[in-house]
Amino acid sequence: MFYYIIALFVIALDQYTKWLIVKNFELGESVKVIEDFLYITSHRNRGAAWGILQGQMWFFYVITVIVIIGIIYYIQKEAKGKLLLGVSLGFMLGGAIGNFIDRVFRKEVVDFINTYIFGYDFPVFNIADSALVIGVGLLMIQMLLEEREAKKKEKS
Ligand SMILES: CCC[C@@H]1OC(=O)[C@@H](C)C[C@H](C)CCCCC(=O)CCC[C@@H](CC)/C=C/C=C(\COC)CC[C@@H](O)[C@@H](O)C[C@H](O)CNC1=O
Repeated sequence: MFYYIIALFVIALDQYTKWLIVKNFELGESVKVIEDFLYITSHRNRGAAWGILQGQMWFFYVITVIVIIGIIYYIQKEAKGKLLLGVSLGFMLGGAIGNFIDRVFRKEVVDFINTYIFGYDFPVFNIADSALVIGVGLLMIQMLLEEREAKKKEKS
């Protein structure tokens, strides 16, 4: 149950920040936060990461529903007592639903976090994307830890 609260928090923060951007920024308007590193730029994306598959909304609906069902199944079956796994799934669930809401109601995703990483203008993203990437990262750490545990057991 706790993991769904993480997802709800991610969704609330994601939708609130997107609402603020839509309300206060013209499309394309950019505000400097940290010179040459971080800007808030109002951006829309009809595709997925790096703008791939522009406009393929049905594909995104199908993929996202599969991702959401898979995560809920995993939370119910596997996350019992595994805090790191549950937290990673909660983040991913919140991120997937956050972008799904945009795709259903806006037919595009609102992005606003514009960073220049080592001078490379990284694609503008949002809280939902961040939650997804953090969730994927935590999941990988969880898998590595489990694998190491298994190896230790084999040795002992
Ligand atoms: C983060 C997944 C993207 C997110 O997937 C989702 O919604 C999921 C739930 C549904 C997708 C249809 C299915 C996954 C597609 C996989 C994918 O795309 C490869 C991902 C690689 C990833 C390594 C993990 C890099 C990261 C990139 C970015 C995020 O950096 C923080 C740049 C984001 C900007 O291009 C921004 O315009 C994107 C826009 O907000 C729409 N977002 C999505 O489609």
